[in-house]
Amino acid sequence: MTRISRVELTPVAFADPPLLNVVGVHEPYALRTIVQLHTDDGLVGLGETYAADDHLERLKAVADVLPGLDVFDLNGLRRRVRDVLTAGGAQVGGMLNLQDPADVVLSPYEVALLDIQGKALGRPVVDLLGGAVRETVPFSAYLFYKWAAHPGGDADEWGEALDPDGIVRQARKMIEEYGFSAIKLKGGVFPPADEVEAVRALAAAFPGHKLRIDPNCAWTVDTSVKVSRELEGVIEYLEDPTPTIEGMAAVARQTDIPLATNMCVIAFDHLKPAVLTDAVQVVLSDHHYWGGLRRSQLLAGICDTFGLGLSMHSNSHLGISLAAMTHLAAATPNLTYACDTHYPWKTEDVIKPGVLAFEDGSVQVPRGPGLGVELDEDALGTLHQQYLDCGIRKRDDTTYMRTVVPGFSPNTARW
Ligand SMILES: O=C([O-])[C@@H](O)[C@@H](O)[C@H](O)[C@@H](O)C(=O)[O-]
Ligand SMILES: [Mg+2]
Repeated sequence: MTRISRVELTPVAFADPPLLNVVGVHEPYALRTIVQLHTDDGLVGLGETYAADDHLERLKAVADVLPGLDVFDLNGLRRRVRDVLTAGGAQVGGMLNLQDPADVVLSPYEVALLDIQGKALGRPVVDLLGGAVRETVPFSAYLFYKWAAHPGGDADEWGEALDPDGIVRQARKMIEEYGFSAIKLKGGVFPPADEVEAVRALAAAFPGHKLRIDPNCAWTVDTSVKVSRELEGVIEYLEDPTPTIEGMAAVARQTDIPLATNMCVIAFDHLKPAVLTDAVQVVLSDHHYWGGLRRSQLLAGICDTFGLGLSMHSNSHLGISLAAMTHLAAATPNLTYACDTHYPWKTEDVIKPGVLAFEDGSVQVPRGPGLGVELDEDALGTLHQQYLDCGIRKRDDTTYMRTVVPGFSPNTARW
């Protein structure tokens, strides 16, 4: 029986452009923790998760109780995680996301165990999740308002995007390079009328593309209803226009556009109130905080039962997570929206190149054993040193914004 012998947790920092959002601006580096589970017969499983200090401490606490675990005992993993942690609220994703820390800690270890299982069996993770219902997984172009450079830094390849023309220019570059056929605009940065103008400019420039906008709860209920009526027939869903399940339900009662969320339904106990009030019509899954790949499929089954659409959320991530997201989306029949990904925004990674490529906006499901990606030990060491040197120990878009715009406060429910 193959058992865990050793756990390695490596926090890393990777370069991140000055992407604007409702709570501020991305710092020069985004953080992730790379998980390596070693077995007594020489296999290594990979996982990827957040790297905020409190989360890292929880990961370490669980790492101490994993040696000896049978790599096929996923229920045993969940028991060990819950024995070590208590459920509760925690900020893990940069926005104020109150997720269950146990599910957030469970996820990278579950992904790593599935990677080992696949390597032991000679099968890709998608086969362990029920088999592929699609061989390629579509992703969406994730557009951001952004500065040309971080303060004092060199301009990046994307340049400035602070108006509709800049957003269309960014979209054109990203779609030419990746072939995306769906587009998501990250809003909550400028007054709604400006962001509606940007969405209309995207619709005019890319008439065949599916569009969505996500202001991360920057709007009131009334503004959300007004914008939804203006964008009727233009966008495929409106993501998190306003805070709370109650707020979204109030908007849903007054609009025909599907409402989507990754902010008010982010744990299993949020589903019942959301369904009872018809507050959302699309849930964005995210295995990083729904407890891993299999619990994400549990979420998919619940969404299917209650007629909720299913999409996929992204935070800034690296290739191990892209592989896991691709295997999950390939094996989940009702995950029919193009998935979010921040992947085009990064210039560094910890996996060897050549497996995860975007073609026509989609990623081919890796067919190698397990996740199908290989760790680049040198890159891991370089990005770990970058973590040590950069001094960032949790994501804080707001404080960083205040170094440029003193007195800045988040735009939540501002307009
Ligand atoms: O809410 C979302 O969909 C975002 O993906 C959010 O979780 C990110 O943290 C945010 O958009 C960002 O990357 O700036
Ligand atoms: Mg969102």
